[in-house]
Amino acid sequence: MKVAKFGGSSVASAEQLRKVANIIMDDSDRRVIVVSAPGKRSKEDTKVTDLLIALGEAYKSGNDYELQLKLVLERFKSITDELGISDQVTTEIRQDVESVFSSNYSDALKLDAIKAIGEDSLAKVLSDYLISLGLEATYLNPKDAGIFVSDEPGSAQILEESYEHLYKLRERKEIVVIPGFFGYTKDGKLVTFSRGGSDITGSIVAAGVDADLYENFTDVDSVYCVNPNIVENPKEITSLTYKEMRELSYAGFSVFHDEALIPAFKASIPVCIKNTNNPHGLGTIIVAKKETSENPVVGIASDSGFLSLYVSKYLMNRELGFGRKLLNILEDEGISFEHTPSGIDDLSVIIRESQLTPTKEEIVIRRIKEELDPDTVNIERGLALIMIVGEGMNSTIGIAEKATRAFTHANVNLEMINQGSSEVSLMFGIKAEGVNAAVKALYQEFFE
Ligand SMILES: Nc1ncnc2c1ncn2[C@@H]1O[C@H](COP(=O)(O)OP(=O)(O)O)[C@@H](O)[C@H]1O
Ligand SMILES: N[C@@H](CC(=O)OP(=O)(O)O)C(=O)O
Repeated sequence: MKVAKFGGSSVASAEQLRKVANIIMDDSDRRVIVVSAPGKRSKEDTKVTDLLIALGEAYKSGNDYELQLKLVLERFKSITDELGISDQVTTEIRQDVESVFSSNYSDALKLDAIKAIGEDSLAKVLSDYLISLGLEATYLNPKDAGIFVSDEPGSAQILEESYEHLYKLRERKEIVVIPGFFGYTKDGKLVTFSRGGSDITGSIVAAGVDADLYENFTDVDSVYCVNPNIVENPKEITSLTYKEMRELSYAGFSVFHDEALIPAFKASIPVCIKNTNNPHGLGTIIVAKKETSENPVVGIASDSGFLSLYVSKYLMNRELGFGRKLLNILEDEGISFEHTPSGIDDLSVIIRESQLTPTKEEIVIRRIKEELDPDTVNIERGLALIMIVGEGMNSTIGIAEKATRAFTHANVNLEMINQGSSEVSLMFGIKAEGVNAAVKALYQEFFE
């Protein structure tokens, strides 16, 4: 049995959904299907999830949301009309929106319920379409599938018992279409995963049904060794380990959600990234162990939008509990951090810029000054992180030398270097404006 997840780009239009149906019909093992909401049809287009978020925000600010709702309804109507199936889903969307807004849920839960409408409606559309083609198919709501999650709006975590419920799906004879991106708390509240979270649903379902393979269909032939939006025609990666892919996704390979590997990894389900527009291509396979390759580096990922909170204090190394107190302040303010490179008398905390609003920044700086009495505390925004990843790196000499040579060629100053404890990755912090030049130079150094 295979679980196939189709991303936003794969379900963006009727034309794409026809390809999806062909892929499902092509292999009778593809019995459980997980779908995203319709994504972008072109670079300028807007994802349905973003339209729904705009709708939710309009409601929250007390504005009229008819325009945003109209855009969502039009997207679905154009799909159902072109596929020649009923447009009943548009009536259901209108009813869903009204029932969410008239509920007594918190704003955060209302927004999650609105966001989920994209996936939920598309799953209904796809199952109707498969039935219209003569297949036995059914839409299955995540609650009925048994996908139970923690009560953390916008960043739910799966509850372990879900896997047992999902295992029962093996008994189904028909093709089951499950909307991705959300689950339900034990007391019945709808909560979404973080953005891009349909990948997570796919992985959870694959682990739950103990699938032979989790196929993740997207709009590229494979995972490339660098982001194809930075380097033209980069080399394809044929196989990766879970560890490598997790590091690369976390560091910016947006093709697969970084949290989506854990369920598949724990259940030893191989993951294959494939292209809906070229389904017979080999794609990229992600497994626990792979044959050693000549190149110890498999990929170079990058992401911007980070800041460094720098704190220095003479004799910090001897002050018991300094790091704990600093991180406690962040925890109190609900700020998560990414890395903590340190020196003898100084410590930097790397944080996503979106985590530290100006108000929170003021509180954090004031508390650090009052509670830790540092010599210096400052914040540097506009940073990018670049991660070089490969399981073979820990036994190879000279990786850092090659990397720093590339930064020199690109004329990019290094703000920070950090070797992950697992030695599977090497991370560099630079100013965001240099990121593309640096990635191109690194690609040349390691892959050309
Ligand atoms: N290293 C990479 N390899 C392949 N694609 C990448 C990589 N880094 C970023 N991407 C981007 O990820 C996109 C696919 O992810 P996404 O847009 O989330 O797809 P989907 O719509 O299927 O969910 C690609 O179109 C590509 O622009
Ligand atoms: N539609 C949701 C979830 C998702 O996974 O989408 P996509 O498959 O388009 O990345 C989002 O945009 O976040």
